[in-house]
Amino acid sequence: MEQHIGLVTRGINNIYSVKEGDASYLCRIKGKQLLTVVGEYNPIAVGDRVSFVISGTYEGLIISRLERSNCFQRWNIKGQCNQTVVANMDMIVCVCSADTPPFRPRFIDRVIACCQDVPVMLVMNKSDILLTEDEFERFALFKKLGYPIIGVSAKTGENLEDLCSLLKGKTVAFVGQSGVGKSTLINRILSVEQKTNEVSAKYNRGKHTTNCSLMIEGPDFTLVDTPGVREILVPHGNPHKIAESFPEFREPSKKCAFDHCLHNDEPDCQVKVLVEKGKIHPDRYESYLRMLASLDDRSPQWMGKSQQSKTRYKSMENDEREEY
Ligand SMILES: Nc1nc2c(ncn2[C@@H]2O[C@H](COP(=O)(O)OP(=O)(O)OP(=O)(O)O)[C@@H](O)[C@H]2O)c(=O)[nH]1
Ligand SMILES: [Zn+2]
Repeated sequence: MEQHIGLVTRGINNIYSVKEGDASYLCRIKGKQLLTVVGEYNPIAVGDRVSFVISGTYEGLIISRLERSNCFQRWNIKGQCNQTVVANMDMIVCVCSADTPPFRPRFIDRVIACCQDVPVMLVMNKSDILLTEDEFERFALFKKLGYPIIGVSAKTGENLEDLCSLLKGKTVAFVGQSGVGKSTLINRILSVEQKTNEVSAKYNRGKHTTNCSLMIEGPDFTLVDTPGVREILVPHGNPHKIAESFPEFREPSKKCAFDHCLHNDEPDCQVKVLVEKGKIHPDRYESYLRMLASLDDRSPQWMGKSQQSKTRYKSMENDEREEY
């Protein structure tokens, strides 16, 4: 059978929309091969390129996933494994807001740590609502650390043209806490109100809540709206990757006494020295330590299933959803 190559634009309950040229196919995964990708919640994510065969009118079977250039991955508590939210993006846009939901800089730190080989930009939506002075200082710190930041308002339209020029020519995923305004922003900058409403009516359980990632192509850029979450946990993996997502640790860590210092309990740690001197923001350091600790909290592999689920629900504080 002839194999086609397509782009995954939506995935829900193991049914994927795969686009090839102007045609879109609803695809399932062929057999069990891909379903057993070890240690992953979902073998395929929005943004993946896949090979597939056509099995019916605009229907197909996915044979394999092509190699990814990058991805955005988080820890899925329910599944106790890593979940890929999107793959092969030019940039991840972390959307946040000053209020409703409140500004949570540690959430942004975690989003950055979830990005695997993909650059991040921070968008403060609802700029019609003001941050407190302390919040502003913590947000502005991201700029000093090298992340592009921009304040916009989907409501008043402030700075939306500037945002669009930063997105030009790119395929970008919007991630962030539930309610920060990702969908409102996307609707406004792509003028796709109708399209997303259609999707909402069909797939949403709650009101105005995105619960599956969806890729929307615009004339100047392509955006992926992702489900908002209340919590985000860093993926399981090498803890040094977390340290690498803190650019202010890079230089001092070269002078730590231990080659593989995790800047936690180790003696003669230069990162800790800079925290004590006030040169590294104490809240960023605290945020880092919590991410490290969250890796330790996870159920060890040897734990029995029933024991695992008890631990899982005890520590479950986020609104996990089944979709990707
Ligand atoms: N004041 C103000 N409110 C906004 C702005 N943008 C969006 N909102 C409001 O914020 C609420 C949440 O917006 P959504 O676009 O649904 O948020 P979301 O991030 O997509 O939420 P999830 O789908 O749960 O992830 C809505 O009531 C919007 O009207 C803004 O710039 N200013
Ligand atoms: Zn150290």
